[in-house]
Amino acid sequence: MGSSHSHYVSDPGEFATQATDRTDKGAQKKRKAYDYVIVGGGTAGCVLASRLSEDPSVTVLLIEAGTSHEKEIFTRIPLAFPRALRTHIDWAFESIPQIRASNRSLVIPRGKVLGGSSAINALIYQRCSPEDFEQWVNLGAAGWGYSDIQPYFKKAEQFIPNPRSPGVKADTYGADGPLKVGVAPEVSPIHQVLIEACEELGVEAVGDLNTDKGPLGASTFVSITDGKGTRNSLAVAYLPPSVLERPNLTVAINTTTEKILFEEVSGHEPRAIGVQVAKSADSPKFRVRADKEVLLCGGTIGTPHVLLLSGLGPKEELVKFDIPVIKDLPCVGKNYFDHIAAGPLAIRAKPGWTYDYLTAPVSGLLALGRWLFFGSGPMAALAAPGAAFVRTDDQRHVDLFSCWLGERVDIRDNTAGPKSPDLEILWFPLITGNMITPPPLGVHGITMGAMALKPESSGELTLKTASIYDKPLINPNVFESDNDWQVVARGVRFILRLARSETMQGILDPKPHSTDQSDIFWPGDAHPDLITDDEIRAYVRDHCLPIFHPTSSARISPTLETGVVDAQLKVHGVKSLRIVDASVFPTQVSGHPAAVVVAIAEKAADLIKADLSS
Ligand SMILES: Cc1cc2nc3c(=O)[nH]c(=O)nc-3n(C[C@H](O)[C@H](O)[C@H](O)COP(=O)(O)OP(=O)(O)OC[C@H]3O[C@@H](n4cnc5c(N)ncnc54)[C@H](O)[C@@H]3O)c2cc1C
Repeated sequence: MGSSHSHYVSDPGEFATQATDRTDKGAQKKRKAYDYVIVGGGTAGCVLASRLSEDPSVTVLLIEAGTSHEKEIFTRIPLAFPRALRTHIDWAFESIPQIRASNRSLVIPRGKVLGGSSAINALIYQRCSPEDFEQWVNLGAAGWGYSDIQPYFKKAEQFIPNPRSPGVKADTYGADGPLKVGVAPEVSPIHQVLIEACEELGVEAVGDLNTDKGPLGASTFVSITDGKGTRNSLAVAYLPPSVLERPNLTVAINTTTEKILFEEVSGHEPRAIGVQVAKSADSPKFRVRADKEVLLCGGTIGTPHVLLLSGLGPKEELVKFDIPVIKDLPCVGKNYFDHIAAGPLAIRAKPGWTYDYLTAPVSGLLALGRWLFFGSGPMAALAAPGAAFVRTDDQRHVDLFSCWLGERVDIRDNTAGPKSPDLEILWFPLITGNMITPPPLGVHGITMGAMALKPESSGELTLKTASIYDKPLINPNVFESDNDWQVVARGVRFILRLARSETMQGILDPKPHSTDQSDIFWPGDAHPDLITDDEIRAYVRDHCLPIFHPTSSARISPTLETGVVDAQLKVHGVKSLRIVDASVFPTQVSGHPAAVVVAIAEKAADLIKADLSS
């Protein structure tokens, strides 16, 4: 599996020049140099490094703060992804206390490893809704419509068929790309029954969520697994030994980019000319030149953090931290959107239907052995094998969502169009707890999530200090808009009805009605027609969590008053600097975003290559 560590460099002296006090042209010229310097070896960064180094006449340096993925076992086992959270390969960010979430700080994991968040995520591969991209164009992102981006999904993909999922058709997908995608070889037995329960409630079962028709309906997820039960992170897919061996590509790990360096000539726009890196806060600083472009791929949190510390951001904030202003860019760190979920809803199940038995050490070890030797068994399954995507204004589902014990409130439609959902009902075939703290032993159940896909609430990222080594302040501003709460509350009632559907009888085992809010099966044990809005609200306040999909903190928009990059992903008012990652989404998408990040990076590589040849 993979290549040896010798493919990576981790001593900055090998690819950069130790910093001196001199900043003149002579000093700059003496620096080690590459044509393209890519900051962040995550989902997008791996794609760019691989595609740009296809041209042997250019040199590429990829700089990743985290380690290599190769020895990180939890980046490989699909079901075990939560084990990677809160380890050395997770930045483990937290929000500032959220007033509408009982003043809790909410966890925000992000991959700190080659492959980035694609190495620690839940492996769901979703192209989201074609209408999402039309909405992007309407917001001013010319050239990012569905017909522009769809070929790049296909370019990235290498479809792995699974005969047990005939609804997922090979011709929907690309065949020759680096990224292996397909339905995971193992799917938990309760998953198919949940789809049938959705059908009983009137939600159509669909063969595949990734077709041009859009994602409405209930289905099995396509995943980023390789057909042998292993995660195909973007580092595995795009940086195999054959790519790492290219003489024009250098991949640096365990190295933090502290800031971007600029050349300022009066009367001209500042030009990015390289970056400053270090191993840690106390170790020597090194500088490396970028002769063509600096490409920032630090993700929705890392990217605005580096921009602000480099002097690109709202002037008043930079001045507060004594950071010299290179360009006043008011939208850096703003428009931070994440999907928000009600909180994990545990529904009691009869033993034998779920994966909870794996928490017993012997069963867990046996399953691990099966995965190691055969690539099969529960460890090869996705933790979240499927979901239902619905619209809360769908008149066919009105009775499912509500009981109107309280005042009836209509939901504003923020979807990208009539074929796009605003609510996802997601299921896990075991008790997950909050994914960070393990659940109690000996309980059997499934965990369900109700996620608002097009939240109105947006937040911001600001500096805590002027050092890259201090985490920024992240305020997702959850439930600032009550509309978002209305969406997840409907999702909670939907879940309670699903748990009591005829199809689930004999499998799930909720009580007829309970008000015991101290039980881990609250509110799963509550009856959908008896639980009050106030009770749901209290539960959501205490348990809601953003679902690890932040976007848009450096978004594409035609002007610097409304966004950070133009439609070519070039930073407004600055030369030789592009951003390529989830931070450029003009707005949130109505599904899981990793596939979209990959397609953006594929298209960005073509934009950069086209600029070079013009
Ligand atoms: C736990 C979890 C579960 C998820 N589940 C799913 C899912 O199932 N499906 C899905 O579609 N999406 C999922 N997501 C979201 C998805 O993985 C991300 O949206 C996507 O991977 C983001 O890609 P990116 O390139 O923007 O950022 P990342 O992949 O996070 O890459 C950013 C990289 O930049 C590096 N970096 C940052 N700052 C610096 C610096 N100063 N110097 C050097 N390097 C730096 C980071 O270490 C990282 O490697 C999940 C995310 C998480 C965390």
